[in-house]
Amino acid sequence: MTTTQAILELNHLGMTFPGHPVFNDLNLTVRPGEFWSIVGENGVGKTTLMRTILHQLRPTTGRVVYDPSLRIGYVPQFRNIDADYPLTIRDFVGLNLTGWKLPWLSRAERQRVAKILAETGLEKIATRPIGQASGGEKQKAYLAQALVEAPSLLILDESTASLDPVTKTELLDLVQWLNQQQGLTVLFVTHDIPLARKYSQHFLMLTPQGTEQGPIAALTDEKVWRGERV
Ligand SMILES: Nc1ncnc2c1ncn2[C@@H]1O[C@H](COP(=O)(O)OP(=O)(O)OP(=O)(O)O)[C@@H](O)[C@H]1O
Repeated sequence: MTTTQAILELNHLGMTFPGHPVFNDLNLTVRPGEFWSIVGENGVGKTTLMRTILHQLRPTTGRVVYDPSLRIGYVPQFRNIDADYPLTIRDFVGLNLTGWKLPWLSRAERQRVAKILAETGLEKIATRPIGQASGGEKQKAYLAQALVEAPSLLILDESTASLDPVTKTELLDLVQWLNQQQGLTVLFVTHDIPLARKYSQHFLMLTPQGTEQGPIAALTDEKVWRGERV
């Protein structure tokens, strides 16, 4: 780490799929407690960048450097769950703790799941089969599943895109509360610029020409318009 306070640094990061450059010389320093929005037009490379940060993809050039204590929670884009999926919401939220082997949770782990279910507003429906939950409830369960391992960095990859405005606000209010009260660091991938402005302090904008970053107030309509139509 060149900056002692950073929990994540992207140094000269580049990614090229065969015959298809996605991003190049991308540099980013993320410090504890920061809330970043990652924006840019469809196909510009936001998910590829998140997968590189998660070490699911190896960058073509450059490096992803973590603070050794970093724990990442990932909430994907909404994925439906079959109506007959056998787990309750509570079991689904606890899956990451069990290494996906049920039902052997320790007392402390059960308490942790209960706390997260309460924080995410899922307590009352914890025994409902997750396949029968609404889309918003399922997405909250994905968030709860990511939070149960007490991450220091939460990545929301268009996780609110399919939600109605009220559920979106509920979910992001909770993330903001965790950000402000517990210092949770957040990377929020979104196409929703008003939401980015409402919740984040910084933006990283990917464009086919390169990246721009700065305080969220600098993400002007003109910049968004230019970035999405170049
Ligand atoms: N494994 C892969 N192999 C080859 N090309 C890929 C692979 N994964 C992604 N791509 C391509 O890389 C580009 C960036 O995709 P990515 O999903 O990162 O974009 P995005 O900004 O997240 O888009 P959206 O906003 O539509 O979700 C796209 O052109 C995509 O087709």
